[in-house]
Amino acid sequence: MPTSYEIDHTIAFPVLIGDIGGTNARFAILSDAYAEPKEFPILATADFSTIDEAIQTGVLDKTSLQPRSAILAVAGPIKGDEIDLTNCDWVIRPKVMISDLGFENVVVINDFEAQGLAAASLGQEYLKKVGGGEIRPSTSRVVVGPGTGLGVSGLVHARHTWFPVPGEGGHVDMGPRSKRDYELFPLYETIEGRVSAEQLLCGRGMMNIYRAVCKANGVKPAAKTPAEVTAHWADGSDPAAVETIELFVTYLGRVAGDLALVFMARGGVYLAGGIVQKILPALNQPRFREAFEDKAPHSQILKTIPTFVITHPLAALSGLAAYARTPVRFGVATEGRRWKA
Ligand SMILES: Nc1ncnc2c1ncn2[C@@H]1O[C@H](COP(=O)(O)OP(=O)(O)OP(=O)(O)O)[C@@H](O)[C@H]1O
Repeated sequence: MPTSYEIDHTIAFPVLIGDIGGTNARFAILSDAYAEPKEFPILATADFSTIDEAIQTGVLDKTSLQPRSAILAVAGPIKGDEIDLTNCDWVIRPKVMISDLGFENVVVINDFEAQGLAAASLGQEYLKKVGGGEIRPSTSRVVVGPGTGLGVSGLVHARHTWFPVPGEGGHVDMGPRSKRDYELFPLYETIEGRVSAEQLLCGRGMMNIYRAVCKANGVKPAAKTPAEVTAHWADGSDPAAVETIELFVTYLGRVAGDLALVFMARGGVYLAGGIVQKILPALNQPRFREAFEDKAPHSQILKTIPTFVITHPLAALSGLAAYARTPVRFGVATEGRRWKA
C-alpha cells in the first residue's frame, strides 16, 4: 500500500538513545530489547562544541558497546539534513554521525514526542496522581511540560498503536479569568502583544508572573531566578513568590484542561519536566484541579480525567527506550527523520 507516512519497525541493536535539551544532553545505550538502558553521566551541552564530540567523549569512549543505531529526541523542528536546536548551538548532522561515529541508522524525533512515548509506557511508580479521575485505557493522552519553554504533545491510540502527535501547543493564547487576572494581565510581558501560554508557563514565564505580582503589589522583586521563586514559595518567606506559584499552577491547570478538551484525553494529562517536580505540593492544592475542571459546559468530563506528574528523572529517555524495544507499539513517523548508512 503506498503511504506518505513511513513507520519503521526495525531498529538494530545496540541502540544509543539521547535526549538533547537546551542545557543538558542525556544518553544511554540499550544493548538489546530486554536489557536495562546503560546510562551515561548527563552532559552540559555548553561543554562540547558539537554533539558528535559529546557522543564520542561522553559515551563511546566510555564503553565497549558500539551502537548500530541512534534515536535522538531534540527540542526544535526536524527538517532536512542539518537540524538546529532551539536553545543551544549544536547542529545535528545525521549523515556525518553515520560516517564519523559508525551508526547504521539515525532517527531524530521531537523531544515532546519522546515525552509522549514516556506517557504511554511509564509504570505507575513514575506517575504521581494529582486529583481525581481514572485512566480510560486505549484513549488519548496529553503531555504538557513547562521547562525552558512550554512543550506539548498529544498521544492518540488507534489500531493497537500509540501515535505521538507533536505540535506547538505551548503557544496557545492565555486570557484573564479571575478579578486578580484582570489586574495582572496588563502587566505581563507579551510576545508581539500576546500573552501566550509559554509567556507564563516556563522558567522565564514564572519570572514574568513574579515581576507582575511585585509590580501590582508595589514591592521590589527579591527573587532573581525561578529557583529562587520556588525556594521562597517553599519557605513562605516572600508573599509575591507564594502568589506566583499559586498563579503558575492555576494557569497550568487551565492550559492542561484546554488540551484535555482538544484531545478528549480520557487517558490522562501528564505533566513533564523539572519545574513540576519542584512544585508538587502546590499542584496538590485544590487550585490546579479546580482550574483544570473549570471548563463549562464540559466540567463533568474534566472531573473524570486524571492528571499525573511524571516523576521519572529521565522520562524522555525512558520513552525512547520503550520505542527502541518495541517500535511496532508506537506510530512514530520516520519519513524524513531517519537516515541510513
Ligand atoms: N528549582 C527550580 N524551580 C523552578 N524552576 C527551576 C528550578 N531550577 C531550574 N528551573 C528552571 O527550569 C527551566 C528548565 O527546565 P527543565 O529542567 O525541565 O529543563 P528543559 O526545558 O527540559 O531543558 P534541558 O533539557 O535543556 O535541560 C529553566 O527555565 C530553569 O530556570
